[in-house]
Amino acid sequence: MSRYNATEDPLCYPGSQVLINKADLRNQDDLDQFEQLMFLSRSEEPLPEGNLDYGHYKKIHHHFFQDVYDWAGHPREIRTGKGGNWFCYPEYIDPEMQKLFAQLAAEDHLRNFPDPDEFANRAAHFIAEINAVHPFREGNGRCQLTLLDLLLSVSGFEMHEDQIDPDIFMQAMIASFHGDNTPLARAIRLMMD
Ligand SMILES: Nc1ncnc2c1ncn2[C@@H]1O[C@H](COP(=O)(O)OP(=O)(O)OP(=O)(O)O)[C@@H](O)[C@H]1O
Repeated sequence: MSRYNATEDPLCYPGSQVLINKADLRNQDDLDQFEQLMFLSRSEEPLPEGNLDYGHYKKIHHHFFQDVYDWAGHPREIRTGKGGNWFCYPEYIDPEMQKLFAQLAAEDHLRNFPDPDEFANRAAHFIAEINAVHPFREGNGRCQLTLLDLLLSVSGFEMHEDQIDPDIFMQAMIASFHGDNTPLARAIRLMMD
């Protein structure tokens, strides 16, 4: 939930960077707490069914954030970035996500990579690319980890999120944005042990 750089944003309360939300919370800390609480409570429920395609990914986002934002499950419409790294222009989000999920399907959702090291390398590629597109205004990290968990489980691996330090993971994500997927692959591999 680190803050976004965003161009002027109609999704925020006027004059603030707080996203308009269903609880009408105008304070960022209150919203962060509410959002995480709702996310955790929806995480207790089964995930929406789907074919691990882009539609499924949007349904997962909707599932987690439906209690907080009207736009849950919908791609963002403004340009956003984090730490000076600007994500995909909104007009290219849908085609880029369709392309990535088509590639993922062509690789049988990584079932083609029974070797854990190879799986981790390939998963890092997809997670890095999805992060660079960053389809949602908020909630991307949590959806990325959920997708990773689903990909691991269809290939018969387990995800041990506690094996990874959040700061190391964040640094790995940032490195991946700059084209180096090695730390991310290493982090994913660690989660598989
Ligand atoms: N400077 C950066 N460059 C590239 N990616 C970044 C940067 N900072 C954070 N990220 C990635 O963006 C994602 C977080 O996006 P977002 O804030 O939309 O998700 P979230 O689920 O709301 O937050 P979090 O993942 O922190 O719980 C994470 O995968 C994170 O690693």
